[in-house]
Amino acid sequence: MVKAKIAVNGYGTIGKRVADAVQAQDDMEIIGVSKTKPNYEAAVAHQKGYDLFAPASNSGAFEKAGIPLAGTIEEMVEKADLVVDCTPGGIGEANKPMYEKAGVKAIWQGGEDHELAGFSFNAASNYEGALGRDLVRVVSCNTTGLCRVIYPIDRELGVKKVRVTLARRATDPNDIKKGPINAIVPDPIKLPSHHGPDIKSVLPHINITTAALKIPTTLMHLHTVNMEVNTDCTAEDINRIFSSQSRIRFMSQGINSTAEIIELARDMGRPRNDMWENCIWPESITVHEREFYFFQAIHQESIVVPETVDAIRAMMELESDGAKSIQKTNKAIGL
Ligand SMILES: NC(=O)C1=CN([C@@H]2O[C@H](COP(=O)(O)OP(=O)(O)OC[C@H]3O[C@@H](n4cnc5c(N)ncnc54)[C@H](OP(=O)(O)O)[C@@H]3O)[C@@H](O)[C@H]2O)C=CC1
Ligand SMILES: O=C(OP(=O)(O)O)[C@H](O)COP(=O)(O)O
Repeated sequence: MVKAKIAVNGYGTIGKRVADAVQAQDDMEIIGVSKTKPNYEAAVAHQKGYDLFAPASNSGAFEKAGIPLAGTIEEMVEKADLVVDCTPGGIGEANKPMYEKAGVKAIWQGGEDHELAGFSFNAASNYEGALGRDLVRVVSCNTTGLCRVIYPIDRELGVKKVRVTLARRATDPNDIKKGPINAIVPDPIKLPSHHGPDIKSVLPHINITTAALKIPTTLMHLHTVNMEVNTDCTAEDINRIFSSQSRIRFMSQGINSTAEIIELARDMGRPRNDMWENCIWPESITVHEREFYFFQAIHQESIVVPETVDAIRAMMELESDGAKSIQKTNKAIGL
């Protein structure tokens, strides 16, 4: 089988995970990854066997650091069928003309606006809509986690209203530049947070608003989700619907915090402690009339990674059935 040629522009928190997940599939392969700085991440990418590309103006720095380059970012893009842009939020927009000039398909992550790609993706919610598309945005980690729970509930019970409060991890574990250290920060103060409108970019008919707070932790986000539905239901019904979703995992056996979830991922031998699934506490599912609540934790560094693989498969038309793609992606990465 000829594999789809995938480039990762921006080998950071998301990019390095996307590269490994793509490489684990049998219908796509990584032809290159990019960095701007010749630091430890660039050295490890080279050690792993990835061809490394950088802006032409930075090639001297890589040479000085003894990290070999395979070429410039433009040259990497020319070799690819599809580029996954994992540059920091707001940077990826400037790369669109480069992708258009090279005639390659492109995926952006949730730090970019919906309008840049014109299609926002979540595998369970709208896989088929991405079939054959040239430009797609995979929605952000929190938005992905919310789509994964709202879509199946809407399909089975009809969602009337969703209200969510998100406690957002302040920054990623490797990031030493950002805070907060001793504060809780409304993020943003002006409501709603971007997540509600972003859900509507995937599921336009859902009545949803969201509020988010940044808290001094790096491990995971935590959501308090409140949904009103159109159909009578019990906690067992909600439990059954969530159980049918392969990217939802129930937390039990003494797991009462995000710290223990990450320890579970370590104990399971997951790469980089990644927890690709929404982590829901079934005990928290509480129904009153047609309204219910629950808690879920979201591992921000990894949740969008299987979704990105599915987006590639849809855009390259390697699989027309979303459920089959989800199954294939999960199996290859060990989910
Ligand atoms: N981190 C998270 O929790 C999540 C992030 N996202 C989204 O994913 C995207 C990427 O975020 P994240 O992985 O955290 O970002 P990181 O800062 O961890 O990584 C960004 C990468 O892009 C590279 N880079 C920076 N500038 C350029 C450039 N001009 N051209 C090419 N490469 C560049 C950096 O390389 P170098 O260091 O060499 O400069 C780095 O490897 C954003 O849209 C973000 O919103 C989505 C879900 C979760
Ligand atoms: O996609 C994310 O969060 P989001 O879903 O709240 O936008 C990631 O955790 C990145 O968030 P950041 O913009 O705080 O680095």
